[in-house]
Amino acid sequence: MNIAVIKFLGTNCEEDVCRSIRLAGGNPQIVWFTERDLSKFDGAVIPGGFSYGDYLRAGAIGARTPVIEGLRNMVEMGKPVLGICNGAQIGLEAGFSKGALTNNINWRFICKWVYLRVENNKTPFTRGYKKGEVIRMPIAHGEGRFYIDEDGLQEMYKKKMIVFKYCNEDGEITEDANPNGSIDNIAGVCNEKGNCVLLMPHPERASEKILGSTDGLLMFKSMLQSIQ
Ligand SMILES: NC(=O)CC[C@H](N)C(=O)O
Repeated sequence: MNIAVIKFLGTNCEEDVCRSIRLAGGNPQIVWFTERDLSKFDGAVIPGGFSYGDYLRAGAIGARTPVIEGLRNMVEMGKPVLGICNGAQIGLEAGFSKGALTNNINWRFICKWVYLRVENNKTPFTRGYKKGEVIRMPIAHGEGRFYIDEDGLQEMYKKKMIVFKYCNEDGEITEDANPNGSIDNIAGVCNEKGNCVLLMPHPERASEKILGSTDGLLMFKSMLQSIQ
C-alpha cells in the first residue's frame, strides 16, 4: 500500500510518520507540496510541523499550494487522508472538514501527553478502536483550539464528524482534560464520508513502546487495513 506523506516547507514530522506507516506494514513515500497528481497513491498523510513558519495562520499558506488539488481529489474519491497537527490545520484551511483551529486559549505552545476518547470508530483510521475507548498520545501545538459556531457544531454531531475528544484517564469529558480550550473538548474531526480525519494529537509519537504508548500505531494499521 503506497501512502503519500506530504512535505511542505517547514514540515518536521514526515520521517516519524513514514516510520509509523512502515511499522504498520505500509509503504510511505515523501511527496513535496509542488506535486499536483497523487493518483498513484492509495492514501495520504499530512504530517505536523510549522509549514511556512505558521505565518498568517497555521496551515493557511500550505492550504494554497499545488498538492492540495491532489489531496482534494483523494478526499473526494474516498481514499483515506489523515492530517496530523499542522496537517490538520492545513486540511481545515483547505476545507476538508468543518470548523477552524485557532490559538490555544492560554496563548501558549502546549507540549504534553493527553487522553482521547474515540467518538467515531467508523472512519478508516479509527475502525481498530472501540467506540468510547480511551487512548493516550502527545500534543504539541500553539494553534490547536477547535472552534465552530453552534449551528455548525450541531451539524457535525448529526453527521458524526467528531472523531476524538480530550478526556481524563477515565474517559470523562471534563474542562480539566481540555488542554487548549477546544469547543466541546474536540481533538479530531472528519469529513461527512469519514475518509478524511484531521486531528491535533500526534499518533506517530505514540507508535512504539519506547515512546511511551503504542495507541497511535493502530491508527496507521487501521488505515492500511481499510485499503486492502
Ligand atoms: N506539531 C505541530 O504540527 C505544530 C502545529 C503548529 N505549528 C502549531 O504550533 O499550532
